[in-house]
Amino acid sequence: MTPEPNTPVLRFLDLHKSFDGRCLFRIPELSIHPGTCLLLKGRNGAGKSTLMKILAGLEAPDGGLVESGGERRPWHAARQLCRSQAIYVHQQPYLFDRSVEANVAYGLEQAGWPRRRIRATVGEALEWAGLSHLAGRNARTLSGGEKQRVTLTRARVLQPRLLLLDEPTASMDQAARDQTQALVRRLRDEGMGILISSHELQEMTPLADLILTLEEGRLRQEDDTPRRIRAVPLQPAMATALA
Ligand SMILES: Nc1ncnc2c1ncn2[C@@H]1O[C@H](COP(=O)(O)OP(=O)(O)OP(=O)(O)O)[C@@H](O)[C@H]1O
Repeated sequence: MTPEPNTPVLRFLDLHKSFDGRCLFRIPELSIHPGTCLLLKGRNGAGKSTLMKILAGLEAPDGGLVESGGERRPWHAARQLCRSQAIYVHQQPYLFDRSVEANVAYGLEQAGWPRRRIRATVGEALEWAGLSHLAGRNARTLSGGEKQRVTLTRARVLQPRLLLLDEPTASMDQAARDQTQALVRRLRDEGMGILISSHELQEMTPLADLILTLEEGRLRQEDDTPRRIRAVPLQPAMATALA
């Protein structure tokens, strides 16, 4: 079923996290909608990675609510839901010491898919990403840009509704950044909700429906947000991510 574009995939309310008694952030509301891309800025240590891991259900906040499908639950009760809907992609994604094909197939194998279906899905996905010629190569021998494309392809076959990308173009040359950006754009256009933390603002801004800054524990919307006019108009809830 195609998701209703005006309904957020997940909506987080009063999400807060402290370390050692210091408040890292408190976020009144953050909604991520299908087919939209949010760009998350913030200085080193502002809490971007921690926030993304919480959104993906990988790390626990001190408190917060998650709304999905009209139902609102405490984060802890919604953790599995977050995990099933979102994939967090680390700055330096871990790739197995196996072929590209095996890396992309891994999640599907874990999910118990039949072998023939896995082969067909992985083949289609590698073609989608322009990686078919590297299918048999050991993934660890690839360039940084190629590795990131394998990681995005590995995420795509699992069909998450949210993709959380932590510095996806760090330490890449221009060509690799362009290729990564092109794949992210296609994922967004296929309907995925995407949150990217990035210092490469020049590169990623054209993709962004909304630019957010995490600063001193607060999430605010940048004045220079591009506000690209899309088929799916921005909803007030999105723009209020951020008191
Ligand atoms: N498990 C932990 N225990 C204590 N402090 C932590 C823990 N995890 C993260 N922190 C601290 O929380 C702060 C935010 O870290 P985080 O990695 O989320 O920031 P970031 O914005 O992603 O930074 P960068 O841009 O450098 O990746 C840092 O000061 C970090 O040291």
